Amino acid sequence: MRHYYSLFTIPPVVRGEEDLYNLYCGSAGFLPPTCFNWHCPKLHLSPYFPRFHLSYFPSLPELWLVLMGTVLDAATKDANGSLLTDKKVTVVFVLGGPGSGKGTQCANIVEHYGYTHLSAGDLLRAEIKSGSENGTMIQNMIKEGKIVPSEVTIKLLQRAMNESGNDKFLIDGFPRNEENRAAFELVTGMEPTFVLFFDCLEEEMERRLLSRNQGREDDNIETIRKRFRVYMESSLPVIEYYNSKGKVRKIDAAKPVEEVFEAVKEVFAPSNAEVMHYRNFLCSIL
Ligand SMILES: Nc1ncnc2c1ncn2[C@@H]1O[C@H](COP(=O)(O)OP(=O)(O)O)[C@@H](O)[C@H]1O
Ligand SMILES: Nc1ccn([C@H]2C[C@H](O)[C@@H](COP(=O)(O)OP(=O)(O)O)O2)c(=O)n1
Repeated sequence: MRHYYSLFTIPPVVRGEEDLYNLYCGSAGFLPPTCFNWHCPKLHLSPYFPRFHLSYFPSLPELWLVLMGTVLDAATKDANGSLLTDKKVTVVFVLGGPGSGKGTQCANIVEHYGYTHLSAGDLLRAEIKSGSENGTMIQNMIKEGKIVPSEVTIKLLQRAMNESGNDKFLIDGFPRNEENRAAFELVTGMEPTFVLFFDCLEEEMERRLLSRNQGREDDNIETIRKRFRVYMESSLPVIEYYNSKGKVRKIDAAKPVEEVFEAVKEVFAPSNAEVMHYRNFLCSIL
């Protein structure tokens, strides 16, 4: 007797007791994708990296089952159909040190390329302002330059993505550590199309942060130094991880804003010369 099992990831957003979850599975390889739906009322599982094992498929002995989507939160299926899992979603992670210009360039990208900009830091600051139960914890962590637990940030990102109605996202300042990265992929089942990396020297970033003047509690020299340390120790390894997968598009962010944006444009809409280069390359190998 053969035993098959699949691993399912359940998103941490469990909205109320009456939720129904549709588990979308499919067959892989030689068989066309097939959809099997299980409706599982009231799953009471840990919101942190929950896993749900389906361990035996007696009626499907020849299928190697893989997860095609993740579990869908039926409560988010709103009238205007903004459910992300129904669409092909493009995610670009925007990474770089504090003050490297991520937010500044994201504003330009939004204007030119129709992305929705989601800044993890902005979402966390809005959560503090909203008076949520996590507010004090988030505020203390930001003041110390520390990284807020992934489940908090991911929940905010997921909510913002669902509410946006868009299917193209610039996720700015996330993932900031390995835990952020792994948790996002596990929970959402999404991987970035590419990672935009703003590379800038610490002295320049420090100068910019000290004159940012947005009234941010963490833009003081003591917290800035802590943020730089966290960036070096925790965020750079994430960039290295994506670099090893060929996904990093590195931009020299020490230049003036306009020049940096010229380089960004080359990533989002490669110039004709570059397109021709790739076309010629493809022709030569075909
Ligand atoms: N290329 C640049 N040259 C000089 N100043 C910049 C540049 N890009 C951004 N800034 C300024 O530096 C500060 C930090 O930029 P910001 O976009 O908020 O960085 P991040 O989102 O990476 O923390 C802001 O005051 C911004 O106006
Ligand atoms: N993924 C994230 C992003 C930001 N944070 C917290 C910790 C960061 O120091 C602050 C500020 O982040 P933000 O991206 O707004 O700003 P900087 O890039 O540091 O200038 O938010 C987090 O805990 N987890």
